[in-house]
Amino acid sequence: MLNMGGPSTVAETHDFLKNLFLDGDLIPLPFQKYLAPLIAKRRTPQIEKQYADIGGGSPILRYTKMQGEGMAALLDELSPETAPHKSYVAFRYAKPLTDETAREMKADGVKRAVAFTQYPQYSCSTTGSSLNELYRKGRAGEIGDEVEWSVIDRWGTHPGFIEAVAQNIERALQKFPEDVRSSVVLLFSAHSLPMSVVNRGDPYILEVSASVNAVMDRLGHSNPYRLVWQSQVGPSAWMGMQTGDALKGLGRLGRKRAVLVPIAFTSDHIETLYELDLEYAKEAREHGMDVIRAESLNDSPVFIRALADIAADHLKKYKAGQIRPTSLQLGLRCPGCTNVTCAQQKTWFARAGR
Ligand SMILES: C=CC1=C(C)c2cc3[nH]c(cc4nc(cc5[nH]c(cc1n2)c(C)c5CCC(=O)O)C(CCC(=O)O)=C4C)c(C)c3C=C
Ligand SMILES: [Fe+2]
Ligand SMILES: [Fe+2]
Repeated sequence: MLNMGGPSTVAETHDFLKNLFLDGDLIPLPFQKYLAPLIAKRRTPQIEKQYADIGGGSPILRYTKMQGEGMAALLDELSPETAPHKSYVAFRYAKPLTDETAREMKADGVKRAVAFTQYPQYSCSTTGSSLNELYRKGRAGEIGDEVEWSVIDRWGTHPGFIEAVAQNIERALQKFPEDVRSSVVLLFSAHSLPMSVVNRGDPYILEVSASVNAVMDRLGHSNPYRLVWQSQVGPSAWMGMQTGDALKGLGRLGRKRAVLVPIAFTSDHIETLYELDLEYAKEAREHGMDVIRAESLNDSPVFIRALADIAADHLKKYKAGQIRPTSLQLGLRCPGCTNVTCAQQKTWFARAGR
C-alpha cells in the first residue's frame, strides 16, 4: 500500500518534511540535496503546530494498517486461489519507508506482490513518485529478485470507492433540515497542483474531476456542486479556485449551506482536520454559514470492501507467471515530464515479474 505517509508523532515532522522536500518528483529544486534540509527546517515549527493541533500527529499509518488488514482478510475469501494475503505499508516520506518494508517482505519470503497505490487518482508527483522509489529500490537489489510484481496505479472511478464517498456525503447531508437539503452545495476539495505540473500534462486534475463526476452521477445530481483546490504551498501559480475563496464566494452569493468533501485522499490528515475543519469551516461559520465536512474514508467498511474488490479483480486479471509489460497501465510519460521514469518502471515491473 503506497502512500506519502505522515508524521505519527509531532517529533517526526522534521524528518517527514525533509524527505518530502528531497523528492524531485514532487518538488524539483535546484541543488535539492542542500536546499531541502534548509527549507524543511524553516517550515518545521509551523507544520509541527498543525500536527499538534490535530491530536499530536497524522493518523495515516493507523488507518492504512486498518484498511490493509481489513482488505487482506476479505481477499482471503474473494480470491482463495491466491491466499493467504498480507498487506504491507510503504510510505514515501515517513516510516515505514519503502526499504524497510522491502526488507520485511524479503524476510517473509514474499513471491507475488501488488504495488497498490492508495492515491485514488494518478499524479506523477504522488503515485509516480512512490513507483519511482519502488523502482529505484528494486534496481538497487533491495527487494528480493524472486518477487513477481504488478501495479494498481489508479482507481478513482471504481464503483466501490464512489459508493463509499457518496455514503459519507449522504450522512453529512442528513445533518441539514430536510426542506433545505437539496440546496446544500457540495464542495469537493482536493489538494491543488502547481500549474507547472498541470501544464506538462499530469492526469491528476482530469482524474479527480472524473471521481467527482462519478460521485455526482451516483447521487443522481441531487445537489449543486463545485470542485475546488486546497493546500497550495509557496508563491507559484497553482490550480484553482482555492477552497477558502470558494467558501467566501458562496457566502457572498447567499449560499450559506455547504458540505466539504475530501476526494483525493483516503484518510484524515492536516488538510481535513486542520485546514478544512479548524480553518475554513470555522471561518465560514463565523460568517454565518452552515458548513459540514463529509467524513474521510478512514475505517469505512464500504471503502475497505472496495479496496478488496479492486485487488481481487486485479489478481484475477494478472495471474502469477503471466504478467507482461502490456498488462501494466504505466509507461506513458506526460509529454512535458522530465523527472518521472514511468517508462523504465514498466520494463522493471515486468522483468521482475518473469
Ligand atoms: C493527492 C494528494 C496530494 C497531491 C496531489 C499533492 C501534491 C503536491 N504537494 C506539494 C507540496 C507539499 N505537500 C505537503 C503535504 C501534503 N501533501 C499531501 C497530499 C498531496 N500533495 C498530504 C496528504 C500532505 C501531508 C500534510 C497533511 O495534510 O497531513 C507539503 C508539506 C506540508 C507543508 O509544508 O505545507 C508540501 C510542501 C506539491 C509541490 C505537490 C505537487 C507537485
Ligand atoms: Fe502535498
Ligand atoms: Fe509525468
